[in-house]
Amino acid sequence: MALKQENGVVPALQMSKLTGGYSQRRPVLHGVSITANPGEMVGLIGLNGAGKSTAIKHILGLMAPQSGEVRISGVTLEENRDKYRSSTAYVPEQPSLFPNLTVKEHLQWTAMSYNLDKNSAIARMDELAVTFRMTEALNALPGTLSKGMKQKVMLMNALLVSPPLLIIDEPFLGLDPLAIRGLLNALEEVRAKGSAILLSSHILPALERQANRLVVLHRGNIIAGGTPREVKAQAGCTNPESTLDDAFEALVIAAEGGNLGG
Ligand SMILES: Nc1ncnc2c1ncn2[C@@H]1O[C@H](COP(=O)(O)OP(=O)(O)OP(=O)(O)O)[C@@H](O)[C@H]1O
Repeated sequence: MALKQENGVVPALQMSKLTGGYSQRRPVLHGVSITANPGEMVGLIGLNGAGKSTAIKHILGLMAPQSGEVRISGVTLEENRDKYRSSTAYVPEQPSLFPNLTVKEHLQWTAMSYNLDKNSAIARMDELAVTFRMTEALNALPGTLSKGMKQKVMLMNALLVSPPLLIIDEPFLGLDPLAIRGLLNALEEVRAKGSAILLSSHILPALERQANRLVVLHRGNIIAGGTPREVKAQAGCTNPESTLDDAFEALVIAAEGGNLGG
């Protein structure tokens, strides 16, 4: 069964009232709902320990909810495991690559695993190599790459697939300024082609510029959500000069009852 919204669009991601975590007695997430529609970038923000990675683990089907559910492209993992899994690509914060495969072989492996058309995959690989200035590194093994270059390989693999839902955990750390710009352009491109992107990051100015909607998590609860402008309004930041950083701080202070003691 595919869940449809009123306008007939099936959300790429629909997490509904999800409660879950690492122990039954003390759930990390409390009734969290997150929707990402095709062509939409949703920014997931929150302090360290707010529950962002835990939410992502639930979306990836690595953890089972205590209540609520996650649908990807309209199906739960139980309903259609293949569709659920093939509709998602995930880029973790820490790159994990096969030590004996070159950059190009990683991309070829991904293209094969996702059954991508060979010719368009080759063209896309070349484009991505240019975007991330990795053309000269295509034949390199991961052991010879810098941290940022490894991260680029992970991103290139996910962007090669451009599935309905792209989940990216803190992509900006370790990338040089040109790579950040290249990544944002590449994300904009896949978004425009209809993929939904869930991007978890502490780099709020990038999300403020790029995300269509934001979800602010605090202690496993959603304390604000909507467009960057709406989130600022919810935080009471009415000054046009206010940034998302200002709004985030105000929201967290309010959620902590005015005290950010730690
Ligand atoms: N494997 C685990 N077992 C038990 N508790 C965990 C585990 N991983 C995380 N937690 C707890 O779950 C809560 C949420 O952690 P989570 O990693 O989801 O936060 P986060 O928002 O991703 O933080 P960060 O910004 O630091 O990555 C924290 O209280 C954390 O201690």
